[in-house]
Parts: sequence; structure tokens; C-alpha cells
Amino acid sequence: MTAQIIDGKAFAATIRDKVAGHVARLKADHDIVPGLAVVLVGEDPASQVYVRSKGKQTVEVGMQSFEHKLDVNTSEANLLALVERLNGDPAVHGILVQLPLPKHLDEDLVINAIDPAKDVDGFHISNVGLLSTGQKSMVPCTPLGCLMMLRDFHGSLSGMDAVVIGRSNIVGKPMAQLLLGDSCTVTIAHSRTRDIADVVRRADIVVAAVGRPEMVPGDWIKPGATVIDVGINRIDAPEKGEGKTRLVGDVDFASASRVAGAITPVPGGVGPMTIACLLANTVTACCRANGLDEPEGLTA
Ligand SMILES: Nc1nc2c(c(=O)[nH]1)N[C@@H](CN(C=O)c1ccc(C(=O)N[C@@H](CCC(=O)O)C(=O)O)cc1)CN2
Repeated sequence: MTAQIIDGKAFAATIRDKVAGHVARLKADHDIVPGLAVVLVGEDPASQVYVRSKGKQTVEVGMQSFEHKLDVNTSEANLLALVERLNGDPAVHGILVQLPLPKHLDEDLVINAIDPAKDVDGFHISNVGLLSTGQKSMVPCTPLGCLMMLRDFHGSLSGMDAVVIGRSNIVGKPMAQLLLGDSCTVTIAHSRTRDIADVVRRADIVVAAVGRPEMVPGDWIKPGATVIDVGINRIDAPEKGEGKTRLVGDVDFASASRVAGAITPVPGGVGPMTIACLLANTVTACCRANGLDEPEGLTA
């Protein structure tokens, strides 16, 4: 069997088109322009790329982008003061603090200082609680993107066996909540899970989010299963030349794609959906803030 490739890059483009349509209607009907503020502390090269891409895509769909770049040594008080200012700014409907933060800053403290209604990352403890109790919340972008791809591919997910590999707060746990919300039978596997290969082999849906390059081999995958690979790992690629690198996922794509029914590639799978869902969350936050109907198909 050769798996069907789920093209996240193409799907993300359709999400951005929908977002752009909603943004245009908000402007035409209500004279409202959604605004997204992105805060970057320090100069981590990958974070700089992601933040630049977020700003560019925000403007491309017609929204306002506010970029705040702080020195790597910025104090917690300084960062919290900025968040407070953005909380009170009516032009800002979404706030995102790019992670990871430098070690001297307390990520939980900073995230929980964001107004939950503007928390377009869905990381604030209030949104975590709302999601886990099945209430309306802001939903973390990467798991939301995975859910959208799964719904698009399968239609209903009801009754399917899903295994999420990884228990992080930003992907594994919210992913499990979303799959549960769509009536999957959900298992979270992690580094201490016994007989993990057998656990994964039971799954109709596998979401791999561990951050370990090519950890999941094809013989862990049930024939015909759908595999969503969240991992983005840069590894050495001597075959491309001295000092060269390449991106791989948490799944061994070559062997898994011979067994799975469908699989997301890395790059070009989940990654592009993360930023598309950030734009979708910003429109959602803007509509909620203004008491307007939420865009359909852009939320969980
Ligand atoms: N506050 C947040 N911080 C971080 C998040 C997040 O959702 N909120 N997620 C990641 C980084 N991230 C967005 O911020 C992100 C990662 C990857 C991609 C992406 O499109 N990847 C491409 C490959 C890019 C490359 O060549 O390096 C792909 O997979 O095709 C987008 C966004 C951590 N921090």
C-alpha cells in the first residue's frame, strides 16, 4: 500500500482564503479590521522565521499585524507590562508570545497574563479548562490544524481509535481533548508507555508529537491508518553535502507511507496549518469581541 499524502500546504491555503473572505466582510459590513500582536523575545533563528511568516500572512489576509521584538535579556516585568498594554489595546484582538522564551522568563506566568479572550494560542489556563470541559474556547493552533485535516479527510471521526504520541501542553494534551470531542476513543502514549508499538498498532489515527526524529517506524502503524506527523526535527544530511541539514518528522516517512492509508509529510504537512489556524483564531477572537457570528469551519 502507498499512503495518500495529506497536503497541509495546500489545505492551509484554503483556510487562509476563508479567513481573507471573513476579514473582507468584517471590514465591509462593520468597518472592523482584526489585529494580531506577536511578541518575540530574543533572536532564536527558528522563532524569527516563524514570527516573520506570521506577520506576513497576517497582512496578506487583510488583518493588522503588530510585531514586538524584545531584547533577549528583557526582564519579566517588562514583558508583562507589554502584555498588559496589548490586553488593553482595542485594535489588538489576538496576542501571541512566541515560544520558547529565554530561560529566565516564566512561560506559564507570561501566558496566563494574556487576556484569555485574546489568547489566540489557546495556552491560557482558562482556555485549557474550557477545552477540556467541552466548552467554547480558543483552541491551540497546531492541534486545531491536525483536527481540520482529519475531519477533511475522514468526515466523521466518531468511534475511531486514536493514539496521540506525546503529552505536551501545547500539542499532545489538547489534541487528545479535540479527538475526544469528536467521539474518538483516545489513548495518550508517551516515553513511559509499555509496549508502545502494540498500543500504536491498534490505532486508526496516529498523531505523533514527541519531538524525536523518525521515532515511529512503519511497523508500528496499522495498515490503512491515518498518520499525522507533528514533529519538525532538523537533522544532519551529509548526503546533501558537508554541513547540510534536512527536516524530518517524528515518523519514519519512508516505511510508514508503505503501510498507512494516509500520512502528512514533513515539511508541508502540519506546520503550514499552524499559522493558518492562528489567523483563523484571530478572526474568531475578533468576532467574539464584537458580539458577531463566528466564522463557520474555522473553529473546533
Ligand atoms: N506561541 C507559540 N509558539 C510556538 C508555536 C505556537 O503554535 N505558538 N509553535 C511552534 C513553532 N511554529 C509556530 O509558532 C511553527 C512551526 C513550524 C511551522 C512550519 O510551517 N513549518 C514548515 C517547515 C519550516 C522550515 O522549513 O523550517 C513545515 O512543517 O512545512 C510553522 C509554525 C513553536 N513555538
